[in-house]
Formats: sequence, C-alpha cells, structure tokens
Amino acid sequence: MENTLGLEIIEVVEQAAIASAKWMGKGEKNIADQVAVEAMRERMNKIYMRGRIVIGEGERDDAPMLYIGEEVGICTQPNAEALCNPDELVEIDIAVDPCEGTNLVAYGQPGSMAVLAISEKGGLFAAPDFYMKKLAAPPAAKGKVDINKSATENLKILSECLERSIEELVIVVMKRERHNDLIKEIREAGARVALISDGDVGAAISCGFAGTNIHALMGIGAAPEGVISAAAMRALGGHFQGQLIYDPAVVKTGLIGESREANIDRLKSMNINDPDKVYDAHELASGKTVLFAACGITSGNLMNGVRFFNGGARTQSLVISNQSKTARFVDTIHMFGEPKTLQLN
Ligand SMILES: O=C(COP(=O)(O)O)[C@@H](O)[C@H](O)[C@H](O)[C@H](O)COP(=O)(O)O
Ligand SMILES: [Mn+2]
Ligand SMILES: [Mn+2]
Repeated sequence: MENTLGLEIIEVVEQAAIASAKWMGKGEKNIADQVAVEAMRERMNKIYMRGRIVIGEGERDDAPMLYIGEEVGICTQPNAEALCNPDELVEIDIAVDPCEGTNLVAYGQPGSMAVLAISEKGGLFAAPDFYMKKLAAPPAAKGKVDINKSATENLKILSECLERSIEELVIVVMKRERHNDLIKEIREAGARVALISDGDVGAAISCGFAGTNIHALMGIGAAPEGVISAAAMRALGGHFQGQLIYDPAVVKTGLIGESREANIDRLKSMNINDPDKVYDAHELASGKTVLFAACGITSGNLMNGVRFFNGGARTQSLVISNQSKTARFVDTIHMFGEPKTLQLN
C-alpha cells in the first residue's frame, strides 16, 4: 500500500494547499475550505486505490464532497478489477481535513495546512463530530504523561522526561473560554502558554519534533482533528491521548448537540458505549499501516506555506509513515503552464 500511495498523497495535500492558499487573506473562510476540498477530491480520484472517507466534511446530506462514506480512487469504479492490481484493490480508510485552520487562511495567519491520514480498512477511529480533550507530548514523555492527571502533575512529568525545568516548557492551548482554568493552572505551575486561535493538528504534531519550542498540547479541540493528530503521533512515536467531550456545558461554545443525555444516546447509536473512554494514539489510529501527509497553506512551525511566483508555486509538505519509520519533508516547485523562471527563494 505504502510505496505508491506515499508519493501520491503528497500531491493530494499539495493541490489542496495551493487551491486554498489562493484565498489566503481574503476573509472568505468557506471558499478557502471549499476549493481545498474540491482540489483534494479531484487529485484523490486519480489515484489507483480503493479508498473510503471515514473522517471528512460531514454526512452526505450536508457535504457534497468528501463526505463520510464517500468512495475515492480509481479502484472504486465498477470495473476496478480490470483497471487495478490486487494491491490497489485493498480497501483503505482515509481521514481528511483539506483546510485545517480555515480562519487562519482567511485572515492570513500562520499554521494552516491541508492534511490527511490513511490506514487499511478499520484502521482509523471514525470519530463523531464531537469535541475531544487532547494531550500531545514528545516521544520522550510517551506513556508517562497522562490525560487523567492534572496539568500540574503532567508538567512535572514532562519536565523530568525532557530534562528541562518547568519554566522552560511551552504548552499550546487553544484560546477558548473553556480553557481559562487550564491556562491559569499551567501558568501557576510555572510553564509558559502559547495560545492559538485555531489549528490544533499542527500544534499536536509539533510536539513530536524537538526544536519547535512546543512541548505539549493540552485542552479541548475537535474530535476528527484528534484522530488525524493521533495518526501522525502514532507514526512519529509521540504521545497522544484523546477523550470525547459530549457535555455542552464543558465546551461552552460551538455546536455539540442539544444536551449531554442526547449526546450520550448519539454515541451509543454509533457503538460508543463508554463515552468517557480515554483513547491513545494506537486506538485512534490502530491500523498496521498508518500514513500521514500535510502541506502548509500558510507558514507554521513545521512547514512553509505556499509561495507563489510568476508561473508557479513552491510548497512544503510532511509525510510520516509508521512502516518505513520516516518523517519526510518534501519541497516541491509546481509549474503552472510554461513559467519563464523557476523561483528557488
Ligand atoms: O481550529 C480548528 C478548526 O478547524 P477547521 O474548521 O478545519 O478550520 C481545529 O484545529 C480545532 O480542533 C477545532 O475544530 C476547534 O477547536 C473546534 O472549534 P471551536 O468550537 O471553535 O473550538
Ligand atoms: Mn480542522
Ligand atoms: Mn477544515
């Protein structure tokens, strides 16, 4: 699965990022999102694979494209056996977020990316459209920090694992009212807080690399993004835990259904009978093969954003594989038509 797909999915995220980047700074988050979805879908459908979207843009009725359950790839066609070899006919599950950080793109802010994760069928947790409490940390702290512990305790553990004082730690938290107490606790414990407005996938993955100056992600974001982050962290060997949040009173903002009770019933209807279960990266991305790909739309900690020049664009992507144990940064120049120059910088 991996050999051919690893290369193809780079182009999938690149095309989505380029399309979205054309809308950077225009204040049009829905268009920046929509063009990324269209570009991602178009490129995916050129791949010899038999893919199914398990995390996408929502249910079929609401989302015209890349909806949950949508089949993508050449080998989903009725005559697939004539077109595809046995490897390509293996069913694979795909989680996508074509524009992660739509607000960041619309307002020209750093940290947006086109992103996806792939595994064999059943290898990615089909997260409901709920919130998720998340804890991401570097590989050195894997299995040592714990989402059930307080932020203060986790900071002590992180400090030991990373051989740094608590004061040297930087913890990313989304700037939301629901995090006011968490932010206070982290600061009182002595660590530093980097607040982000959006884009917790990039923040989670940044914990996987030393040199990003991000040592943990704490707090509540969206569950689908949690699964995509978990796929990357599983392949990187970093720490990731997630716990679904189904109580509207906890998140304080956002659409999360009518009531706690109604949400528990909804989870049960999805065969999630223990709504408080804590999932680790291996449960959220349980497949034997896990591939992750992202391409920067606007520049962030991990990747440069799309840079256009006369006749082309340059992109930077990241592909992580648990099989080849690689985190590969890919730098690509895209030629639109016949450019007069190929701009390096
Ligand atoms: O910032 C985010 C927005 O993602 P997108 O809609 O694809 O641009 C995500 O990274 C967050 O995980 C998440 O969606 C968010 O925390 C939930 O929204 P909010 O209610 O504003 O906190
Ligand atoms: Mn997102
Ligand atoms: Mn998105």
